[in-house]
Formats: sequence, C-alpha cells, structure tokens
Amino acid sequence: MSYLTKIIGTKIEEVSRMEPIDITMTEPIALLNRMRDGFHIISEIKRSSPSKGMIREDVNVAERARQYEQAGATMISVLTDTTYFNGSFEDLQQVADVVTIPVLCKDFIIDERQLDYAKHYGASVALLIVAALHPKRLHELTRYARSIGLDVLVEVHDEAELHIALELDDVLIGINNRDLKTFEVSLETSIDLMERYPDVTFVSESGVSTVEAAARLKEAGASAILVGEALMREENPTRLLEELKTCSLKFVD
Ligand SMILES: O=P(O)(O)OC[C@@H](O)[C@@H](O)c1c[nH]c2ccccc12
Repeated sequence: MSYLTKIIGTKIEEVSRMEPIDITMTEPIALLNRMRDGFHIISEIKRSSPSKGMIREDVNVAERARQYEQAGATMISVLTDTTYFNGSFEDLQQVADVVTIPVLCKDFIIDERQLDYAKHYGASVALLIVAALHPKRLHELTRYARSIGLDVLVEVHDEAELHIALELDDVLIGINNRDLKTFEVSLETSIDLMERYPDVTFVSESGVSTVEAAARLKEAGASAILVGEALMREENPTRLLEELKTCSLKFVD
C-alpha cells in the first residue's frame, strides 16, 4: 500500500470525527492573478514529514511566519495534518492571526468539512491533490472551496494529472517534484511539464534547497516555488528566502 493510500485512510477516519464548524463566507482572493507576474516564494511551516522525520521540533510558528512575510514571501503554507506532519489547525490560526499575506491550508483534503475547518482557522487558500481524489470529487471540492471563499492550489505530479487540473476554472496549479507514492524527488518533474505548457501559471513544489535549484525552476517558467524543509532548517530563514526570491542563473557558478 502506498503512503498516500495510507494517509487517505487516516483522513477518512479523522473526517468522520470532525464536528461541524462555523464559517464566515467571503469572496476568494484571486490568487491566480497575484501569481501571474514576477517570481514568488510560498514558504511552508513544516515541523516534520514522513520522508524526512523531525525537521524542527520547537518552532514558534507565529514568529517564523512573520519572518517569512518580512523577507518577501507571497504566501505562507501551513501543514495542518497532525498524524504525519505534526501540524495542526492551531498552527494555521496562529499564522493567519499575525500575517497579512494569504495562508494556505496544506493537508490531504477529501471532504467539505476539512475545507470548512481551513476557512474557520483563517486560510484563504486550500490544497487539493489530484492523486488523492476522484476527478468528480476534485470538481466538487474545488467548487465548494470557492463558494465559501477559498482559492485552490491543485497539485499534480504528471501530465495525466495536469490534464485533469486544467479542466478546473480559476485554480492555481502546483507541480509536486516529490512523488507522494515513493517520496522520490526530481526537479525535472516540474521542468518537463513547465516547458511543455509554457502558458500555464505554475508553482513548483518540493525539493528546492538551493538558490541554483530555484534559478533553474524560474528559468524553466515557474511563477512560484513552494519551499518547506530548506527554510525550516535555517535558524534564521531571512537571507535564504531573500536569495531564493531574487535568484538568477547568472549569479550561480
Ligand atoms: O519541504 P519541501 O521539500 O520544500 O516541500 C514543501 C512542500 O512542497 C511539501 O511539503 C508538499 C507538497 N505537497 C504536499 C502535500 C502534502 C503534504 C506536503 C506536501
């Protein structure tokens, strides 16, 4: 059984225990427009992961999110899964309370109730993973998210999944360089797809740990990169984040 299948099994159980929660509906924030020009950093609050184990145990998430915003991040991603990533909706809320930039709820979302929680705890964007959902459910959840005021980042890993994502209106597409079934990471996953679809606005996700990697992705057409581990490992992430944001192949030996 793949890890993704295992995680989804856990989510099905978790969702069945989630009480309904109040939400205040808004309009989505037009995330796609914000990403169209320039090169953006989405920095992630990630305490641990199944593939890397503990990354940073004691983290003041509010403080770190503020540093990310000050250093120029366009959006903060917060892992809310507890079982596999040691995150929580409390983390999401703490971040949303202190930053002015959008906050992404990063979880394995399979049900409307999780979208309600994301909204309630302050997210303005939610992640939906194509590999985790039947295309019909992906459509339903995308529509529901937008109806309550959440923009959607849709995650793909190959061309077949990209075709499914391209059928959705007004979503930002992320290409995960990490295969969620094997944990293998390759930047070529993004580079190949971005070169074949030059008109699509893409976020390249995972495995970006150097300025050179960021520059390669930018050169290949990425509008944004999503960086978790590399920034979390920095005691002070400001400099690395600034360098990733202004990266250029010209300055790389
Ligand atoms: O820590 P990294 O390698 O920089 O990766 C960040 C982010 O892309 C990764 O956490 C991620 C991408 N898609 C996901 C889906 C679920 C959980 C986590 C993820």
